[in-house]
This record gives sequence, C-alpha cells and structure tokens, in this order.
Amino acid sequence: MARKKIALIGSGQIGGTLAHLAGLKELGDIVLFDIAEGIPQGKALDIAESSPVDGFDAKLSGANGYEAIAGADVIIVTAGVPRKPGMSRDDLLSINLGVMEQVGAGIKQYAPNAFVICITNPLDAMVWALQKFSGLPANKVVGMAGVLDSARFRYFLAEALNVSVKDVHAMTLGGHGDDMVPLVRHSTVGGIPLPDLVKMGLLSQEKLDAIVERTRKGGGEIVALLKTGSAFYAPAASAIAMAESYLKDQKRILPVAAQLSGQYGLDGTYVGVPVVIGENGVERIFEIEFDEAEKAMFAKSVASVSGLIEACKQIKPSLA
Ligand SMILES: NC(=O)c1ccc[n+]([C@@H]2O[C@H](COP(=O)([O-])OP(=O)(O)OC[C@H]3O[C@@H](n4cnc5c(N)ncnc54)[C@H](O)[C@@H]3O)[C@@H](O)[C@H]2O)c1
Ligand SMILES: O=C(O)C[C@H](O)C(=O)O
Repeated sequence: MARKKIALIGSGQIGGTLAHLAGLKELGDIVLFDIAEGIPQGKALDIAESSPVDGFDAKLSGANGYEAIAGADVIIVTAGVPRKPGMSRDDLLSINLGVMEQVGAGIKQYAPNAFVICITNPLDAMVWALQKFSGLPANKVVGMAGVLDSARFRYFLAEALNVSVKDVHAMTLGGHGDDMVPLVRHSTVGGIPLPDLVKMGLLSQEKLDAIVERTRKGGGEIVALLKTGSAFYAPAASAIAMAESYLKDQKRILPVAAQLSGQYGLDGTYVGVPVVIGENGVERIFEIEFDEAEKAMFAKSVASVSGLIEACKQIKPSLA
C-alpha cells in the first residue's frame, strides 16, 4: 500500500513540530512548504536525519513551490504570522487573510481532494476564508483549536486534582478566543462530572472557576512567557490527532471548527463543535443541548466569530 502524503503549508514553529510528530508516528511521507527559502528544506533534512535514531520510515522534503503539495491526502496550514505579547489573535486577521488567499489557491490547484486542517489565527475566520478560497467541500476543511483548548482544560484539571491526564475528559467549544466555552457540565474526571466533584468536596468552585478562566486565556499565557511567538508543541500534537483520525478512519469525536449547516441555529459559519472525524472528513456534527448559561456563552463566542467573518468580507469583497 502506498504511503499517504502529508503536506504542511508553513514550516515555522508548528510546521516543524508537525513534521517531526508525523514522522515519529509514521503517518506518511511529508512535504514541508514555506515561502522562506531553505527553512522547509533544512527542517525536512534535519528530521530525516533523526529517522535512523528513532527508527521511523518516512520521506521528508522541503519546497517553495505549490506543485510540491500535489496529490496530498492531508494538508495542515500554519502559514502566516503568530501574535506577540500585547496583541490579540484578531490583530492578525488582515495579514493572515492575504496568506489564506494564496494558500487556498495553491490547494485548489494541486490538492483538491485533501483533508485540510487550518491552524492559522484568528482560527475560526481563517478556516472560514480558506474553505471559500480553496473551494473544497466543507466536510474536508476544518480548523484546529478545540482539541488544544480542551487539552489545556484537561491538563489544568489533572494538575489540580493530582490525577492522570488520561482520566480527565473535558471539552471546550465555540470560537478560539478568550470567550471560548469550556463545558463544565459535560467534563468528567474518572467519569465524575465536574459539578459533582465540587459537591463531593474534591475541587472547590473557586479553583474550578480559576481553571476555566486560565483555559480561556491559555494561548496568551504562553505568548507572554515565550515573548517571540506563540505555543507550538500542544497545537501540533492537537492537529496530528485530527489528521490521524482522518487517515486511519478512527471516527474520533473531537471539538473542531467545522462549517455549520443549521446545527446550533447557524448556517455557513465556522465554529468549534464536537464532530466525528473519519475517512470522509467531518462525518457528523453533534449538537449538544445547552442550558441557558451555556447558550449565552456560546452565543457570545459565535458573535465574536461573526464579527471577524464580517471583517474578512470587508477586506476581501470576493468572500461576501
Ligand atoms: N489554532 C490554534 O489553536 C493555534 C495555535 C498556535 C498557533 N496558531 C497560529 O498558527 C500560525 C503559525 O504559528 P507558528 O508558531 O508556526 O508561526 P511561525 O512564524 O513560526 O511560522 C509561520 C510560517 O509561515 C510562513 N509563511 C508566512 N507567509 C506565508 C505564505 N504566504 N505562504 C507560506 N508560508 C508563509 C512563515 O515563513 C513561517 O515560516 C499563527 O497564525 C498562530 O497564531 C494557532
Ligand atoms: O494564543 C495564540 O496566539 C496562539 C494560539 O491560538 C494558542 O491558543 O496557543
């Protein structure tokens, strides 16, 4: 059986980490693409030289021309710029929208059958624009944010309770901004819902509230520490989980930015919701029944995403 082809558009911090993880997991042969000459080639060679040590078989190459992504099965997009301290993700909209236009054209021409995972920020608006620019079907174009936000939520809970991360299941929905929606009622530790843990005295309400707030601001916390860019290890791991579910038809239920067509009362917008990812891309969207407070939080988050999508339409009238 021929190996799968994974194309990484953007070979910066996340792109390089994606290539390394995809190699270690033997997901397929890997093409790194970037406008910066030498970077994708250098990272491809460096990772290839690690393969005898770690014992993985994958061909790695670097390129500066879109023809290199031809026939890719999976494309992960990180091209663009990250934020620096003092900036919001939304400040990246204008510059990264231009990048999405170029990337979308490249995908349309060379890899129209790929499953595309967008990571570039501001995530929900960028994946919305990328789907339009590329013209690929909506079930094949998704955004990575919810897996990362949920992983942060899970990690903070496991740390507070001094238990294994493996036994913490938690989900964060909505847009990838500070008003994202960590779902407390639907999250469990050892199968016990978080509100019950509070009732049982295992976690204080104050601590839980602080964890929710820290999750919402998780991206900014790393930006403030790194100073030169944003998180890349956990974002790369999160996108690889999505790619693996597609390539291996695992049918995992993951929170991803997906295009809605009536679910949650929304049509055409991209926002983080639980979906099944299998060989057909987004195979199903789960519609969670929210209580009044959750409904209000989700609506606020969606309103932020809608504002960014409107801004995209103003900048690029072809998207309207
Ligand atoms: N969705 C999420 O959860 C999440 C998490 C972390 C980072 N991000 C976002 O991912 C993006 C990438 O982050 P990073 O840390 O890898 O940044 P980075 O600066 O390390 O890498 C970005 C790369 O994109 C390349 N690039 C710029 N314009 C390009 C173009 N037109 N075509 C091809 N390549 C181009 C740059 O040369 C650079 O190598 C940022 O927008 C960041 O905000 C999103
Ligand atoms: O916060 C950022 O700018 C990067 C990313 O969206 C993150 O959540 O780590």
